[in-house]
Amino acid sequence: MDGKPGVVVTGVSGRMGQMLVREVAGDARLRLAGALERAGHDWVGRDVGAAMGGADLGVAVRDDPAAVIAGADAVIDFTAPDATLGFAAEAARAGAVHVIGTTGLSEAQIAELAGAAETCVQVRAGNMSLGVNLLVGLTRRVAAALGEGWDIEIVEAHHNRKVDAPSGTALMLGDAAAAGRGVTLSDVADRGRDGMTGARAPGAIGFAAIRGGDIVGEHDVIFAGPGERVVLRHVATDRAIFARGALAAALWGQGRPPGQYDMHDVLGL
Ligand SMILES: NC(=O)C1=CN([C@@H]2O[C@H](COP(=O)(O)OP(=O)(O)OC[C@H]3O[C@@H](n4cnc5c(N)ncnc54)[C@H](O)[C@@H]3O)[C@@H](O)[C@H]2O)C=CC1
Ligand SMILES: O=C(O)C1=N[C@H](C(=O)O)C[C@H](O)C1
Repeated sequence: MDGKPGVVVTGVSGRMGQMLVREVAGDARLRLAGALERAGHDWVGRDVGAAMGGADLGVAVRDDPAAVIAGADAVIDFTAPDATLGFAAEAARAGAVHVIGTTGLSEAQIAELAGAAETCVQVRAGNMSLGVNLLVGLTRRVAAALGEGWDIEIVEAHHNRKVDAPSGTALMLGDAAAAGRGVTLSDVADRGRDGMTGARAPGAIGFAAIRGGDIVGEHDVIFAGPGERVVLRHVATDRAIFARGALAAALWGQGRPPGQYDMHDVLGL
């Protein structure tokens, strides 16, 4: 229309959806081209700006992804696993950049996404912030430098509405720690302890999840060695950090060859 990439935001009434609508609408490099919510949601049919309690943005909330995504240049999607698989198929049909922030996907669902990425750019990350993506690199390096005598535990804390655990970020950090040690996370992950668990398995990477209040997102990677500990920490205090990463990914993906990418590609880390 005006040369700016047109962006569809999915799940617009959600915590991230609203943040993304605000960021896209306020970004001179992008155009808000569509707003999606699930069928039956009471925002469907309303102007998205007004539904968010602000001024009209001239974009109605709709529940027909195929039609809305058909003409889009990018789809920014922070929703739920099943919904994301559907949006992936539509983004693939449209050749639109699909930025996926949704977490909690199963291994099978992640494998399914690969098919869609044959015809479009797909950028997926459990955390789109610069700080966490830097922490991923640091975690890998520290894990590689410290031997198995150092136990690795990942502790994450989020708000009381979060539905998946461990968080996508915790799993990214776990993958990085495992890669640093030259092992596969699924072989060493310890994702829940309760009762007579026995002693910690040597080489395990443990996860613990705290849920409460309005915590935006906090992650510690603890390396516990004999007589000392190294703790790498990221604290998110504003969801805008995730939205800005997603916008950067939507722009970065324009004109790139189809395939699967992550925020390390986008940020050049
Ligand atoms: N990768 C990252 O940097 C980040 C990822 N997230 C992830 O994003 C996801 C969403 O988080 P929140 O916004 O806090 O959740 P939320 O529950 O506030 O929002 C999800 C929204 O998706 C909508 N939705 C569900 N199914 C849909 C469908 N079929 N079509 C259209 N809309 C649909 C819901 O109605 C809701 O409005 C979660 O998986 C979360 O872990 C959250 C923050 C940062
Ligand atoms: O659900 C959230 O809120 C968040 N989800 C992501 C995750 O699962 O790691 C990213 C961030 O921590 C916020």
